[in-house]
Amino acid sequence: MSAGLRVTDAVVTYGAGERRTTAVAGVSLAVSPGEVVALLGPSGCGKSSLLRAVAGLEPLAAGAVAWDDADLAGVPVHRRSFGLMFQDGQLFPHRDVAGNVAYGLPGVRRLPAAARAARVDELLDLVGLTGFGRRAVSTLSGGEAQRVALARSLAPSPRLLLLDEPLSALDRALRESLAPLLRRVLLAAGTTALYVTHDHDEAFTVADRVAVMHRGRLLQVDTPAALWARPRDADVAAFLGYGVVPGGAGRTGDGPSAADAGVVDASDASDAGDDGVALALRPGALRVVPGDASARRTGVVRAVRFRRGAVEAVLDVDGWGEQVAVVPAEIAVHPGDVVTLAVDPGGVLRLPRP
Ligand SMILES: Nc1ncnc2c1ncn2[C@@H]1O[C@H](COP(=O)(O)OP(=O)(O)OP(=O)(O)O)[C@@H](O)[C@H]1O
Repeated sequence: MSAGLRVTDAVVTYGAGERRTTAVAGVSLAVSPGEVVALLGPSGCGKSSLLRAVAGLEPLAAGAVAWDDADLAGVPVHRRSFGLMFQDGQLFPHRDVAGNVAYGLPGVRRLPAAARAARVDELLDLVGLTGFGRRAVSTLSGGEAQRVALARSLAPSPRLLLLDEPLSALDRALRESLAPLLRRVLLAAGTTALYVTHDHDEAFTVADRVAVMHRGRLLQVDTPAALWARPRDADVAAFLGYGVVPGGAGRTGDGPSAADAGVVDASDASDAGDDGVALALRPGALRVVPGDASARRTGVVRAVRFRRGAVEAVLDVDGWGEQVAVVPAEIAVHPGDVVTLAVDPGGVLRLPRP
């Protein structure tokens, strides 16, 4: 049984002396055979640097990358049997679709034409492009081109596939339809994969586990469900899209408490004010409600926006800072309005502040 990928205390730096930047600051991560792990983090957090170090494209300043417990130090890129797929699939324009996919096949020149064609067809079926073999790549849509790139990178059956933002050049609708397809394809091919993205939805759709990266370090590695249910701390929660209430949210005389808003019971509220504890509001947990603004938690509307068919208000909530609330269709809100708020108690977590 293969042990898969094991990254131990990896450090990647660029430059030297005063110009030295540490892009990866000591990361340890394991990817089991057949597992898809997403590296999720904001731009510049070091995701690509880590991926490139695993590929062998970037040297490690410290730490190790191993496959099946064999250290890969000194093993060049082309001898790692890893596949790579980038944002721009970089198809060969002078080859047709089948020619591009066949390029990835091992020993392609020695393969009988029929066997080669059968394998190419199989790979095109896998990515949902049956019958596309003779198409010129210049006639493909962006999404089709990336699916061809995926088929090409799967052709040699790499023991690990490294994907660096493979969907980020595509529009949102395409990303949303291709992410589940990518997952199905990776699962069907039994591919072990490390998948770099800055898009939460994509990471949660594609991966078995998500590694949240920030400033060169991994903050939390967990299944999508566990990550959502229990972010490790307020930083991870904020990155996932929770509305984090600044410190002191429940302290007496230190701004409004959680209980004020009917969020949680009094015991929860007192904890929320303890040192080192923050409140995290799950998206959708805060709602604008009709009612007497003098009696309940209120917020001043700063902006109104539409997101996926729902109206949201960006609010300045006294003592809670900027928060986002869902606005029901029957309530009209405008910038400057003072609105009454209710919070779904099930959507509130108390988390340590890092
Ligand atoms: N070749 C390089 N030379 C110097 N600094 C670099 C180099 N490549 C990356 N960096 C720096 O290392 C840090 C991490 O970059 P990296 O590309 O790994 O982040 P990322 O999370 O993949 O970001 P993005 O999503 O924007 O690609 C950044 O501060 C970046 O400026």
